[in-house]
Amino acid sequence: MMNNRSETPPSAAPPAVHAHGLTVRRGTGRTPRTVLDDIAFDVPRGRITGLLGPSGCGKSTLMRAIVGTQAHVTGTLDVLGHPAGHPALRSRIGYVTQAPSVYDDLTVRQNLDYFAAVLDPGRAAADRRREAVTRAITDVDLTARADALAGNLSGGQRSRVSLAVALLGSPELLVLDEPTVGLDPVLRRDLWNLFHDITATRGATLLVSSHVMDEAERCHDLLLMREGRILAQDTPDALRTRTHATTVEEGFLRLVDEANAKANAHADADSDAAASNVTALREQTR
Ligand SMILES: Nc1ncnc2c1ncn2[C@@H]1O[C@H](COP(=O)(O)OP(=O)(O)OP(=O)(O)O)[C@@H](O)[C@H]1O
Repeated sequence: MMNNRSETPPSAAPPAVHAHGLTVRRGTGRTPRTVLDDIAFDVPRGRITGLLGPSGCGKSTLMRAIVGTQAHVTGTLDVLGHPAGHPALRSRIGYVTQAPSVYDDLTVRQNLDYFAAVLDPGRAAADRRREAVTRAITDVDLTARADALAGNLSGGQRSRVSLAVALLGSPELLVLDEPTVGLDPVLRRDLWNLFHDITATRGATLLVSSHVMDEAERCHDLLLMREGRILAQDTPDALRTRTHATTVEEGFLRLVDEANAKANAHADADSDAAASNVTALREQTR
């Protein structure tokens, strides 16, 4: 079984992210949809939390809410001790969206120089920027391709350039939206090894989304989502034990079956109650 989790005990520090009663509505017009429905969870510090669930369940929306780019968010959502979206969080969070945001006509180093200049402008910061750029390129293992045009890199290498951009400024929280999608198994493994190096060496907190359940085995903690709700928050081992499953995927499917059975039981109880209300009304009106 894939597993490169170090047995880091959970930290006693306050969570990097704390959510309670979090609801997000999306869509324009008169009937926006509830995409996240009254959810509560914590993301512990200094660990890798996997945000897993099927396509469309709300992972990207949740990540956008955490980094402060999502509208119509209600409830409590605290990030590194501030409400999500607070200006003090800007330099403390790195965010990588699903589409790599790199300029194809610039080299790897030029891409990083550009973003470093935006983050830390001015002549006086030139040495600091150079160091940060070199460190980020080393961290993502692209030193040998530093002078290659981003447009000539493979998909996995471009993803690593995006990750290097997010690492500039040494963020405490990295939010990575499906960073391994479309990558071959070797590149996926390399990227997960890199995530573990980042938590181990920088003490950063990582929140990584995926709809590939076997990636769950590589995380310290899991948030399993389905249809805008959190189905479970657990470690992979605890989830497998609790659901008597051999893999996280099997455990997830058991939880889905349980949730469906509960929803059906509620629906049956509601229709029984509605039927007896109709009978009672008929009796009264006779
Ligand atoms: N701009 C939008 N307006 C209205 N609804 C949206 C918008 N973007 C996403 N949604 C809806 O919100 C729900 C959650 O989408 P989201 O992108 O957060 O899911 P996801 O789990 O990240 O999916 P994927 O794994 O495919 O990226 C989906 O039902 C989607 O249709």
